[in-house]
Amino acid sequence: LGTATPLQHSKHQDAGSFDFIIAGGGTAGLALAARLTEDGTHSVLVLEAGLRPDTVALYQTPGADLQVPGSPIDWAFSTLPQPGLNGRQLIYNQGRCLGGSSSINGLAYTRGSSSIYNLWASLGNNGWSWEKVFPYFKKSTTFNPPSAKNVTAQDYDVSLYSDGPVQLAYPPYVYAYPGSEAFVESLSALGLPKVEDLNGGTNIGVKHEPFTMDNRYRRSSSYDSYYMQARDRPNLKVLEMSPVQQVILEKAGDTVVASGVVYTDYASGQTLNATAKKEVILSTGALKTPQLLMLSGIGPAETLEKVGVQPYVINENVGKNLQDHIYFSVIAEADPSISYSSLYQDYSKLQQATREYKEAKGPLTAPVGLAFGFEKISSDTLNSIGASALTALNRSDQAHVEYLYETIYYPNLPTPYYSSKEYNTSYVSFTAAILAPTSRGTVSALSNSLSDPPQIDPQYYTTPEDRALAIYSFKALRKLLAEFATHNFTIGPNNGEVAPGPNVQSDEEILDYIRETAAPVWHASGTCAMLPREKGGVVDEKLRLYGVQRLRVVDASVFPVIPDAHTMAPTYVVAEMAAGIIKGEYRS
Ligand SMILES: Cc1cc2nc3c(=O)[nH]c(=O)nc-3n(C[C@H](O)[C@H](O)[C@H](O)COP(=O)(O)OP(=O)(O)OC[C@H]3O[C@@H](n4cnc5c(N)ncnc54)[C@H](O)[C@@H]3O)c2cc1C
Repeated sequence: LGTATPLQHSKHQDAGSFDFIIAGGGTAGLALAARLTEDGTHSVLVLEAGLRPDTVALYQTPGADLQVPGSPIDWAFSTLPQPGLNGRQLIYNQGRCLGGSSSINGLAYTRGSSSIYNLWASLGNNGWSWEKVFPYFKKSTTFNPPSAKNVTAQDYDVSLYSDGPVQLAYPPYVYAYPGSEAFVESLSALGLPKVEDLNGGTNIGVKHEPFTMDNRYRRSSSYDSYYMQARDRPNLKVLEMSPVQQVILEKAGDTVVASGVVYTDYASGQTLNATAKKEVILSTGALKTPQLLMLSGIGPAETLEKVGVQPYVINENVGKNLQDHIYFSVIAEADPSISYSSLYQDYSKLQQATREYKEAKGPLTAPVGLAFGFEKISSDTLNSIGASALTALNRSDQAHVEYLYETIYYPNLPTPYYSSKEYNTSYVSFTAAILAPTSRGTVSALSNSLSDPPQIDPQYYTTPEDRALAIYSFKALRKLLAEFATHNFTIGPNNGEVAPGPNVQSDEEILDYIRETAAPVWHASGTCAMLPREKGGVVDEKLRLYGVQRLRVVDASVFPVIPDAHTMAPTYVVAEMAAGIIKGEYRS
């Protein structure tokens, strides 16, 4: 690289050199760092923009999972006004701390259908079929058996887990389980089977949710799991409050090479350079990674010109292909014995629950979402509801809708359908998420500063298929509520339904309710897709960036197609796969 042209920022003070520099100490970043440092041959620097998660002590408490978003360890982005949501802008939470979103999320652990990974492989990604990724799912997890089997649908198949860093468990909390059990029974009555385990590649059926928590019911994020096991290694350096501002690119003839990063050290107030002897790896998440690439000179020509960044590699695919799951609820008034509502209305109850939690007991051992069911809709039905594109898109062999049981009024947003809630009234929510969205959004840069948030435009419900699945699943939620009401836990007319209520009946009324109340499931992915470049790709099957040497992306950005599941486990699998690929390439 004798004739290299340094980027504009490369004159800052040098903070040292490392074999690998990982931007972002989140879910994937810390998992990858732990794997790359385990045999002692590579030195790794992790630069994380946020703080340690225990800055917000509640982050470890499963029952406080809705209190942590919005705290200082959340980026709390917002979307552009969404045409499919009657112009609403949504707050978009993302972890801003070590552990990233695994430190603030809902703890639900799901892998999805084998067919999704087989689809990834068939799209041009050799080595990513279910058969190939499954060992890495297994390697990353340990399942802690329930101490007492209080309820049904809390089984698991021991052969699907090993002794990996991420701890999985069911909560011991039985108080809310009569409602959760009734939900499981009600979904079974609607044709969804109770299954032993959803994590073996067949993602259809009903279960109590397994959560990423240890046997004391404390959150097991990538910080608590991978990082805690690796933190004393001399070859691992992890810096918090150190946002990466830019990847340093050098040009030698036609070749562009990543040689390090520019980052800000908030503690000292300095802007520093760090050098990567082997590679720079971006793990800043599906919303920040495309923005960081753009601000480094890699992205769509028009955006780079608009924000005034020197172009290094023009790739129109950066920031495209944004996919997400979105959900909405039918909400019912419920017997207080099965609801968490009173916990947040009566602070003496919350104090009592906090005391119990210190003994690993009580309601705070469980997140507010307790059980879920995954439905694969038949091709005939997909055709009849106007979602036939899903059969043509090779997405017929997967779960299309997820049903969730939440022990509160959820989502708790002011909307035209929000009726003010009376003190001492309790609620449960029946929630549906669309798992096979055909809408695609974008992420872009608004300015040439990473301090500005990315411009997020998910385009929810902008395709007929997404709207058809939404209306279908809303009607299923009402059937589910009617079945649930036979267990005598709901209060009042219409099976206890308080939102939207009986005035909403026609498809148009249902769609309007959904548009006014839907909230993201925060599964943003796909914005630097692992695909052939001509098919929309940003990275190849080894997660290497097209057009740049020594630069990879390892986070949820690379999913070519969003799995029919919550996205934390698939993100861990991307990190584990990346570690295997990278170690293989640099074996001495
Ligand atoms: C509120 C919420 C609830 C969720 N619930 C669930 C659930 O129950 N189950 C499930 O499976 N999934 C859930 N998810 C989704 C899942 O957590 C994410 O898909 C997954 O964790 C994404 O991992 P990642 O590594 O791609 O990004 P992240 O884990 O978000 O990591 C990105 C990291 O990069 C850091 N960063 C960003 N920019 C910079 C920069 N310039 N320099 C340095 N660092 C930077 C961030 O601070 C962050 O730590 C939820 C997500 C959220 C936000």
